[in-house]
Amino acid sequence: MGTKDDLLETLLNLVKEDELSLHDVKHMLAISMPCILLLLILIWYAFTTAGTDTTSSTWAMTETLRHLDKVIQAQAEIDQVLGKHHSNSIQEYDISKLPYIQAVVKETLRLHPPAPSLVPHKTTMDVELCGYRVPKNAQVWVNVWSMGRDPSICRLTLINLYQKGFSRLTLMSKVEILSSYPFGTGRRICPGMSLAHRMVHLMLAALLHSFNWKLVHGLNPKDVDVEEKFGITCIAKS
Ligand code: HEM
Repeated sequence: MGTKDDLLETLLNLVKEDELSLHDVKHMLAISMPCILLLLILIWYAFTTAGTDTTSSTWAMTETLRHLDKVIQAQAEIDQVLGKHHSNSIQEYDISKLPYIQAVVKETLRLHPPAPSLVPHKTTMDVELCGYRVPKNAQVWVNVWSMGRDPSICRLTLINLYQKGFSRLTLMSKVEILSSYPFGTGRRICPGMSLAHRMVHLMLAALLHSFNWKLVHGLNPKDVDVEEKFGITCIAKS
């Protein structure tokens, strides 16, 4: 074994020791390099996308601060689970006991999906969608931002189901489906969804539990700026 234990040196030493041929080494590198590259791209993507969790928690705080009674309600729920002591920190298993915080996160992702048009997809065949013909190879953007604000998609769907006598369980599962739209759907759905969910809940609950929140300089809650700057990701304008 050489002084440096890097991959190439180790392989060349194995060649010297007749454990491997140069042909074997070339073959192994040809296979492993694209895999390593793919892994690095995935890690880079995961880290840059993970930043959207911060965005979601920021939006959640901004939206709750516009309704201070909601901050009090959310804090009361957390106090009930963790106790009033600020040194008790929130754990993953506490999330299921915090339905109000879960609702705040769902509303935040509905109003401010971090990827407002998801990522572009391409059709693999001609399809008919709501009376429109979408040709094969067309680039498709899904506007989840407007889907989240369109009552005919969200609220009305639930009201219709409720009026038709659908069970509470069906309604709840519909809410779950609607609230997962910001993560895409189908086989390219965000693989970081459950991690992101946990991170946003934990961050939001920790912020609410650890600090008392109020608006400075007598700012009216209605004047809190929620204007968004659109792009591939959706961030606050100011
Ligand atoms: C609130 C946080 C997040 C949101 C809203 C979000 C949203 C999305 C969306 C919309 C897509 C594209 C889905 C599609 O093709 O239709 C996506 C893809 C992806 N996300 Fe996330 N994401 C979040 C957090 C994360 C985290 C924390 C990770 C990793 C740790 C992650 C990893 C990925 C990866 C690897 C893909 C590509 C999947 C593929 O193309 O097959 N995401 N995400």
